[in-house]
Amino acid sequence: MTIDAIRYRRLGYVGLNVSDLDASVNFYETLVGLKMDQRPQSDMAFLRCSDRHHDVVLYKSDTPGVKRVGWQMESEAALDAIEAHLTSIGIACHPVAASESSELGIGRAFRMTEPTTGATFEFYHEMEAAPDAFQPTHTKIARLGHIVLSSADRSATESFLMDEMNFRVSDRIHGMVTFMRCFPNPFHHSLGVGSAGKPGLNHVNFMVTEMGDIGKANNRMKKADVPIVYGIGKHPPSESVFLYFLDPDGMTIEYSYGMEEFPETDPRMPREMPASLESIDYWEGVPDPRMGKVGVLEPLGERAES
Ligand SMILES: CC(C)C(=O)/C=C/C(C(=O)O)=C(/O)C(=O)O
Ligand SMILES: [Fe+2]
Repeated sequence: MTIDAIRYRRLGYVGLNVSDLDASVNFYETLVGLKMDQRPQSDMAFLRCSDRHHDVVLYKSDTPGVKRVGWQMESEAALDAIEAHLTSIGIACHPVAASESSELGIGRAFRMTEPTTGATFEFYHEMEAAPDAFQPTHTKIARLGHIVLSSADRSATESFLMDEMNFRVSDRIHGMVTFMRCFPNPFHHSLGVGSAGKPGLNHVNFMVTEMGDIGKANNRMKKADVPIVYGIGKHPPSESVFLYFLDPDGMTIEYSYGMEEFPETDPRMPREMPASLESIDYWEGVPDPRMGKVGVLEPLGERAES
């Protein structure tokens, strides 16, 4: 079997571990603009910026970071294809128990450990619809955009994602970061892989609909004493206008406006951009050292439920 049958719909959702669930729910609702429909247990909350069941799940934990990254596959056949391929190369695929997949509003799903970072990835095809349409508040969030993970061996992570998961490289900033799309999703990146001394979270991104969403957020975050750690700026790789700020645990969140989209066939070649500030921000801003520093990747336990 070739990996061509491994096809994605989108970055499905991000599960984040947070130390103070009430504070984080408040932050993600009132300052980021997500909607919480359900808090089915005292230690978890579902939030969304779409008409789907959730885009973010917050879990109470002593260790802030990424519990898991959910990938929505294009079809059941694509879900079968990635499970079969990963199994064939010796990666353990743990089915998600029916009780948990039902709570998550997804059908059949499995989890695995991405071997080069230790990140937990989940794969599913369907997610239930939310009870009603997402109504944006102060910010017209278009979608959960991407997650950037830090890797201690970026080229190994890139190779695993390309060769075993059928991701494609859109661009690289030399020695720093690789931007990858979950093929054939058109967006420049759904996943970024940054070089770092150890694996971790760099940031979670939400794409917004208007430039004004970025400008308004800049003032809203300042007024609420939320640390802004980069921006407003404009990224050369994807051409997006950005603002990065910290959540209550110090995890980095990005809003961005605009992003290059790739066709499924005959896409342009990836670029290798120089390792310099000009590759990061057309407007020559310098990131705050706190950017991308907080967020542990939770290992998958013996059972898929963990
Ligand atoms: C700050 C990093 C190194 C950078 O250049 C980011 C670029 C982009 C982009 O082009 O959109 C990101 O969103 C990202 O790294 O996540
Ligand atoms: Fe980003």
